[in-house]
Amino acid sequence: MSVVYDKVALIGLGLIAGSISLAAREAGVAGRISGTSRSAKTRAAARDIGLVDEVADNAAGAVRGADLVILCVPVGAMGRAMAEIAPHLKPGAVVTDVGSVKQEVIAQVTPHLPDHVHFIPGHPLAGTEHSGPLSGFAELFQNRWWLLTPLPDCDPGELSRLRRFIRALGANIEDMDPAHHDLVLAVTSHTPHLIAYTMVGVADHLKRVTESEIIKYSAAGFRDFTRIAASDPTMWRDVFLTNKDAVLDILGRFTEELFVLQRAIRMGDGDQLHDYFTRTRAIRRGIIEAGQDTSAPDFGRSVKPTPPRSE
Ligand SMILES: NC(=O)c1ccc[n+]([C@@H]2O[C@H](COP(=O)([O-])OP(=O)(O)OC[C@H]3O[C@@H](n4cnc5c(N)ncnc54)[C@H](O)[C@@H]3O)[C@@H](O)[C@H]2O)c1
Ligand SMILES: O=C(O)C(=O)C[C@]1(C(=O)O)C=C[C@@H](O)C=C1
Repeated sequence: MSVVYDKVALIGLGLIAGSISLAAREAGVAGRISGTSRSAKTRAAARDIGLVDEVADNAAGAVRGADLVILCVPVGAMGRAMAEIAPHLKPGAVVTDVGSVKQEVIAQVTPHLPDHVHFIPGHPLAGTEHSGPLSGFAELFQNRWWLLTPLPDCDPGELSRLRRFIRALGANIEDMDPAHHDLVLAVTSHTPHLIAYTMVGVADHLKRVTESEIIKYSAAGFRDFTRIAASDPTMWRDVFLTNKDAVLDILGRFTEELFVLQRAIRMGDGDQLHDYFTRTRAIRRGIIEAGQDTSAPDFGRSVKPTPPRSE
């Protein structure tokens, strides 16, 4: 593949930035990749493993002369990151982001955008419970969705160039309205994470009664919850604080369904439970038939040791 951007700058050097760098390098779509992170320890770790071509000590140094800048920090830090890089951006540069929530990122970033810069918000639907510069891997985006939520005044030429870059990382691209994105992700990602956090929290409370049995006898279902509940606390705090309305809406619907099932169990209504589980099984089968399941066998995780948190 030929170079799409001569210089790409990554702001934040964690799981997503690291995976973008490794995938872009493999695909040969970036002439040069620079990056920076606010913590010296993260920058040193990224330097040690050669995660990018150049680790800059600050955002200004990283974005100097960059044609594409990708904001890879937690959602709540996007506005500050944009304000920091704004005065140093090359005229005509494209800025995108990978934040898990879109309306709030757009609200935070756009006030700081210089007139001569294109902003195209985005979100790769790919990740793991790991974080930090040692957790990235080049295959992360293979056959995964990467949603773009272009703004009304988006330059079509810059949009198709960004698409070319993202496709080269292995992802499939779809455009979406930002509000719709936030609602869809509240159902498919944010609320499920909250449920996993809660379930593991319940087990944690119970362990005073059961001592270590919960860990010792943890069955596959609970282990899956613990993987999700091991996800980065800063990232997920920001997701819930910034996609509040959609998550509260879905959580309300979830609670109603839970009461329905609770009642069916109390009343011994086996038919209702059986019908319900039959419908949910069909959803899982639909996902597999659509070729969307990359979780089995433990895609990308079995080959990676659990990396330490960098900060
Ligand atoms: N992890 C996932 O599964 C996943 C998937 C898709 C999108 N995302 C989104 O990608 C972004 C990055 O996530 P990640 O998983 O790579 O996280 P990460 O924790 O691995 O990396 C985050 C990086 O941002 C830096 N950082 C943290 N707090 C900061 C702050 N307040 N100001 C400036 N820099 C800060 C860290 O030093 C680190 O370099 C987030 O917006 C997240 O919502 C994550
Ligand atoms: O596989 C995981 O560990 C993830 O949680 C990844 C996941 C998801 O919910 O699917 C998490 C957050 C994102 O914004 C995108 C992807």
